[in-house]
Amino acid sequence: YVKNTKEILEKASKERYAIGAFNFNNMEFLQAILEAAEEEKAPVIVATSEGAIKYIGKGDIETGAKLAVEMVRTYAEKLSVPVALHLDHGRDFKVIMAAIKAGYSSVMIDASHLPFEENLRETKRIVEIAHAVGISVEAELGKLKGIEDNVVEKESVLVDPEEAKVFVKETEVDFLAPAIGTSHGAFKFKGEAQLDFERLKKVKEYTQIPLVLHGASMVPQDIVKLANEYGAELSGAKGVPEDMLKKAIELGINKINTDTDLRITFVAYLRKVLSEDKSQIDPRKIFKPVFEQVKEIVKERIRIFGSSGKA
Ligand SMILES: O=C(COP(=O)(O)O)N(O)CCCCOP(=O)(O)O
Ligand code: NA
Ligand SMILES: [Zn+2]
Repeated sequence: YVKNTKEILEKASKERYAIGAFNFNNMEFLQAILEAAEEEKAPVIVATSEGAIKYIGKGDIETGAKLAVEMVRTYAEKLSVPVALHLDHGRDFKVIMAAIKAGYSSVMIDASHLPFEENLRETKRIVEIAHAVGISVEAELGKLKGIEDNVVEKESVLVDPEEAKVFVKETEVDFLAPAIGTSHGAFKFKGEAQLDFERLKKVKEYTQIPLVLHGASMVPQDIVKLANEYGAELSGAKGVPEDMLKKAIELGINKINTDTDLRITFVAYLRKVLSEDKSQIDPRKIFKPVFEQVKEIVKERIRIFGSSGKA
C-alpha cells in the first residue's frame, strides 16, 4: 500500500510513462482493478470520488472513507504491486479531511471552477494540511467541458501555462491536472477529438511536475455497440483516441483518470449476461464474467499507458 502517491508518479514522470487512476464505487470494481494491476505487474492508483465515498458509506462520509481505505489496504497487502488510494475531485473540505484522516495516499482539491486566486488559495490550504501528514495533493487548472458534479461547464476553459507556472510554485502542489480539451463521461468532443498538445508541452516545461489527464476514457466502440445490441442507448458515445493518449504521455502526462470505460464495459456485459443466462439469480455467477471483462479493459489501459512491468 503506497503511503504517498507522489513517489510512483515522480518515477513515471522521469521515465515518461503513465499510471492508471481507476475509479471504484464497490468491491467488485476494486477487485477487477487490483487484479488487472497485479497481472500487468503495474503500479496502480485506485480512486473514489466524493460521490463514491458517500455511496460506500451510505451517506456517512467518515464510514465511506474508512471502508474504502480498509478494503484497499486489505487487498493491497496481498499484492506484489504498489497501490495508492486517491480522493478524486475533492471539493468539500469535510470530505478531503475525512479522506486524509482515514489514510488515503493522496487527495485532489478541485477548485478549478473558482477564479485563479481563489483556486490558488484553496489549493495552498489543502497542501499545507496534507503535506503536514505526508499526503500528496493534486489540483486542477482550467475547466473540463460537460457536467462536473452538476456544475455544467458550457465551454472548456483550457489551462494557461503561465498561470500553471505561478500556481505550482506558489502552492507546492505535487501533481497538476491541466485542462487541455477533454471532458468527463461518454460523450466527449463536439466534432473531431482534439487535445491542445502545445499547452500541455508548455505546462510540463514550466512546472516539471507529474501531470494528470482527466476525462481520458477511450470509449471503445465495439463495447458501446455490444451495450446497444443488448438494449443500452449510448449512440454517439466518443472518447480519446489511443494515439492522442500516447502523445499526451510523451508530452508529460503521468496519471490518467479512467472511469467511463469501466462503466461502459460493466453495463455492456451485465446486459449480455442477464439476457443470455435467464434463469441465473446468483449475483456471483452474474458478476464473475462481467468483472472479468472489466479486468481485461483495465489491463488494456495499463498496457497503453506504459506502466506494465513497472512495479
Ligand atoms: O476524469 C475522470 C474520468 O473521466 P472519464 O469519464 O473519461 O473516465 N475522473 O476524474 C473520474 C470522474 C468520476 C466521476 O465520479 P462521480 O460520478 O462519482 O462524481
Ligand atoms: Na483526481
Ligand atoms: Zn476527473
